[in-house]
Amino acid sequence: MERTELNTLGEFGLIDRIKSKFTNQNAETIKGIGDDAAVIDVGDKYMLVTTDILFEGIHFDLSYTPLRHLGYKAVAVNVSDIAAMNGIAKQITVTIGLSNRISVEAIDELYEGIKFACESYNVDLIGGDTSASASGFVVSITATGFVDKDKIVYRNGAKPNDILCVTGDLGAAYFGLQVLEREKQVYLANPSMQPELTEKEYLVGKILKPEARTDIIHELNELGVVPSSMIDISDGLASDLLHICTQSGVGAMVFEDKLPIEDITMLTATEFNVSPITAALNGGEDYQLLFTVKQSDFDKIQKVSDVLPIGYMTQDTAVQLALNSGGTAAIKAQGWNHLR
Ligand SMILES: Nc1ncnc2c1ncn2[C@@H]1O[C@H](COP(=O)(O)OP(=O)(O)O)[C@@H](O)[C@H]1O
Ligand SMILES: Cc1ncc(C[n+]2csc(CCOP(=O)(O)OP(=O)(O)O)c2C)c(N)n1
Ligand SMILES: [Mg+2]
Repeated sequence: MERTELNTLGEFGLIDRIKSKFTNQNAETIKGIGDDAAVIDVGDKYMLVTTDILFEGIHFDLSYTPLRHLGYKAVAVNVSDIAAMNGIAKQITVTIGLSNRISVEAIDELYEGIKFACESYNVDLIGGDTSASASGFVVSITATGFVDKDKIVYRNGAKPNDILCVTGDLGAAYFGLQVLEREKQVYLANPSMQPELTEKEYLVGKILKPEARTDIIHELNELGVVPSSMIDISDGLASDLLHICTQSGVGAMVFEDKLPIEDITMLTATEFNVSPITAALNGGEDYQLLFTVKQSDFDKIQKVSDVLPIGYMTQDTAVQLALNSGGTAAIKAQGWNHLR
């Protein structure tokens, strides 16, 4: 029998392959595979369902990830996927795979973080599953949420001339991870060395304690603005913008000088000898919302301080970065890819 290596398809190629083998059989299934959450018709509203799994060694390293933060983050990334559909998360289930290295106190700490997130995002923990894991610690969360039917936002609704917006700075989480990895190596080489992280607090905070931007969903709703398309940035602006563009059949022009990058991110980029633009485009785990609005909504969104216009959508399907030096460069999905 033929054998195809996973890396020839990649994560998204594999998902497309799985998707192509299924057709939905229920009229209530409005949207299945292919967006930040599935959409189910439950009467007067749409119910949203999303799931994310976090693996030790792939998504987190227990030597520098407090379990309290891991619990909070596992909830936040799911709430973020519900927000990316313009919805509000209401319930979660939590599944854990435990290795024998994990103590009861450690699980308590994980659930303290989960509880803190439940309180801050106003969601209920309604169930889950518990198992042993042969390959390290695993936490997987499924979230449900709701949205008014006329307010649902997909990845595929962007139109030429729509304005492209992001809800906060990019690239910080990437350097937070680099800093933690560097300190880990320093510690391994000399365990008496204590990590020096005070200057990098902002960056480390972004990787360990990301927030879902539910605040923006509420603000847009109050302003009566429904984005034409939306996604949350987990894999990096480039990769996630390309999802909007391919699904919407449009291109985009992003301005390099509009990319929101904090000073500390710039400084740390120099330290690590990595281009801050590359980190902003491909670093991933920013968990900001990336969305498009009609030009007629521009005045309204300018009132929201955290909504930053970074470009516009184009009829031509090229996805480009307008460079400060003049000219343009193609934006490619070089972001985080597990199966590369
Ligand atoms: N193994 C799988 N089987 C079926 N659907 C999947 C699988 N993995 C991912 N998906 C679906 O593919 C889409 C994209 O997934 P993903 O890139 O993980 O989204 P996100 O980055 O928003 O978490 C989603 O609709 C998700 O539910
Ligand atoms: C130990 C460790 N290695 C690598 C990373 C970086 N990293 C892990 S997941 C991820 C991106 C998003 O992951 P994915 O599972 O694709 O999330 P999804 O798109 O499904 O929401 C990144 C940049 C990390 N946070 N920790
Ligand atoms: Mg998403």
